[in-house]
Amino acid sequence: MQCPYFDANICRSCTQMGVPYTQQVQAKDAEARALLSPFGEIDWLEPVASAEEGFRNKAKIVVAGSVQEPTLGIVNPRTGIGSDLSECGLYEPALSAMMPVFRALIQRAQLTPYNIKTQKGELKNILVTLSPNGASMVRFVLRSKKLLVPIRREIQRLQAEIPGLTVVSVNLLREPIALVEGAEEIILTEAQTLPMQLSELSLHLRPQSFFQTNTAIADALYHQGREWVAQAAPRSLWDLYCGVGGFGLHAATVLDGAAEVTGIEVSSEAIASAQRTAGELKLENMHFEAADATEFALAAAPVDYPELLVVNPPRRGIGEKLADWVQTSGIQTVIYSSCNVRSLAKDLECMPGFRVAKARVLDMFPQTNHYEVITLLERKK
Ligand SMILES: C[S@@+](CC[C@H](N)C(=O)[O-])C[C@H]1O[C@@H](n2cnc3c(N)ncnc32)[C@H](O)[C@@H]1O
Repeated sequence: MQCPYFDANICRSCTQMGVPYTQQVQAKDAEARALLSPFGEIDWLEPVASAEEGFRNKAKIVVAGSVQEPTLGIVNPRTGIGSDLSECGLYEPALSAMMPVFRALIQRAQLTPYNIKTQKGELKNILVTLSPNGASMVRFVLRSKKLLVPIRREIQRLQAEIPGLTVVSVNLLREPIALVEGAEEIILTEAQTLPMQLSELSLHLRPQSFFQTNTAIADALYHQGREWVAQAAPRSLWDLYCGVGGFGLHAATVLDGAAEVTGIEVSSEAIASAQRTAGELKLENMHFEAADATEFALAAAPVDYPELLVVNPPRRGIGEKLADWVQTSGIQTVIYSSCNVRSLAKDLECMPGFRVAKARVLDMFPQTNHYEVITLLERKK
């Protein structure tokens, strides 16, 4: 793939830009094999490749410049000058098609871009998520409520210009800090949740809930997890760091109510999303709770420990405390899905009672050196 922003040195996020895609996948697979080789005689499954462009289901757009000439992309933290990346080739085509609509909206409704140097202006970011069925969620991150009314007035027109626009919200990030979003969310549409239509399930996604970046690869990931869960046929399962419940809900459908499934996640909005999906699917033995994963595990009574544990932590991994708990818990089977093979390897060092039986690389992030690796851990005999 070729990218004019990369070639012109405007954006260098895609560190593998220009490297042939098959070579990228091979390199990721080789790296994962090398870093996980100390942890068992691993049965490596074929890596899952992605579309090499047009795969991103979300855009985190930093708005800068002026009302007349806004930039939709990134901002230089030193100078406060924005660079427009609205034609980024990683976006799904329907996301790219929204960019002129946002530009025209900013101009028409006078949504003054925030300037990080002068700390003046209102509109900081626009966060967009797209479902495969064309539904979308658009969130405007603002410094204050000043633009709430002008944005509310524009919703009908926006929904006419963006077919499938389901959820619109305003997020308040009052502090002058380099975060993507703040804690306060005001949903402006009747719909509060975006249905993310996957091949088997439709997962609900409320604002402030994490969803994987690449929907096709997320779908493949949940299928892989579900296959291993079906083979293990546990009577109980925990999905720690469950987000909106992708692993746990797929597992529950294959276990067909025969197992108690518990999902734990720190974001209460993600938990509300997961509960809604479980309710729609009428999954009775499914329980979701907003909690810190490590605190939840350490506070549980041994009689409640699950037969199978799924963990899918952020880049930092599960950390020593939770890894030590898994090591001594007596749990026999763990599915550990990681977006950072290095923190996975570090966690595995704290779990010497386990071997990696199977593993698979899934290329969630083409054009970068990041990827997802899912592993099946079995307790050594
Ligand atoms: C890589 S995402 C995975 C989410 C989910 N498994 C999925 O497939 O979409 C990691 C999740 O961990 C959550 N998280 C971060 N720190 C946490 C903690 N200390 N305890 C529980 N969940 C946490 C994040 O909010 C995020 O939803």
